[in-house]
Amino acid sequence: MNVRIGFIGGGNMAEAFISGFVNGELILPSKIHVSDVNKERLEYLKNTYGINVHETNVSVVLNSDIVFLSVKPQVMKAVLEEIKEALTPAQVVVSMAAGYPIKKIEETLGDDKKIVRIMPNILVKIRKGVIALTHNYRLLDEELSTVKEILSDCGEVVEVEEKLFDAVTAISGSGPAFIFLTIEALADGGVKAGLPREAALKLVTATIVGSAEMVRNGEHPEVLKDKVTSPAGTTIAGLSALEERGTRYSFIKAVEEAFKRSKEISELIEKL
Ligand SMILES: NC(=O)C1=CN([C@@H]2O[C@H](COP(=O)(O)OP(=O)(O)OC[C@H]3O[C@@H](n4cnc5c(N)ncnc54)[C@H](OP(=O)(O)O)[C@@H]3O)[C@@H](O)[C@H]2O)C=CC1
Ligand SMILES: O=C(O)[C@@H]1CCC=N1
Repeated sequence: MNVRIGFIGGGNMAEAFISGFVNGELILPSKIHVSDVNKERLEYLKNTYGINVHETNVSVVLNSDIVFLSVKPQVMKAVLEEIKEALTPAQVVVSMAAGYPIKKIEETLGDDKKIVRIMPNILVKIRKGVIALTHNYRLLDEELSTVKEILSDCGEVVEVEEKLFDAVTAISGSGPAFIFLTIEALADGGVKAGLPREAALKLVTATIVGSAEMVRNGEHPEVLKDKVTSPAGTTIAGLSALEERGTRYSFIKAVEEAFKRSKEISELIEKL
């Protein structure tokens, strides 16, 4: 695809997308541009992925058709100020900053700019991400299709109203961290029961992937759980321990707290 992609901020999420694109089917490394304040980081990205690196954010804007903003929310305002003169209304800006609303981006860049807001997750690195998307009314249908097609190379794209972004952030944005913690904890249990760490991790990971696949195929998790749980067996012993310790509520609370924090960040940004 003959589209140049830029990333402003070359941290964890930018790298995840770059890896997804470089291993994907649409974008050549020579079409990817990235800037970061850290020169060592740029060297690393250039050497690892064979992409173009730039020491200024403006230089990325001048070399891109679609500009991803992949800096932390608290850095966004300064970055938007820095690039606004270089941006043209023909370019598409894609922001992934948690809690940063489109109207705040328009406030700095002007409402003639084409703006897409996404909430991706780190799984884009292996092209299995979930990417929630919304946009302002400046995008033409074909531009929106192009953005969606490109993002689809890194995972599943779901169009979501902007008011639901805090909830999406709590579930699929932060979600991988909740699952990584769960994998680690279950593997610890395996090690405690005598398994070598590597074997425990392998067993847990395969179990989680397969379980997710069964639910994805349309079976209800509760029904599946009951099929595993024999009367007076091992599973009910483990499930009772989880219920006794409030594990189910802990997960609900984790999502609720992540949701609240995302709203707090949005409110702080509204006041800027
Ligand atoms: N990590 C995740 O799983 C997800 C993150 N997001 C969002 O993605 C965005 C990026 O997050 P993440 O990649 O984790 O953050 P990182 O801190 O890993 O990446 C941000 C990068 O931008 C660099 N940077 C800081 N200031 C500037 C600047 N003025 N110009 C250019 N680059 C700069 C940082 O350098 P330095 O570290 O030296 O400051 C860092 O390398 C955030 O807005 C976050 O909300 C959304 C979904 C998931
Ligand atoms: O922790 C965060 O704030 C970001 C947003 C979603 C995942 N990481």
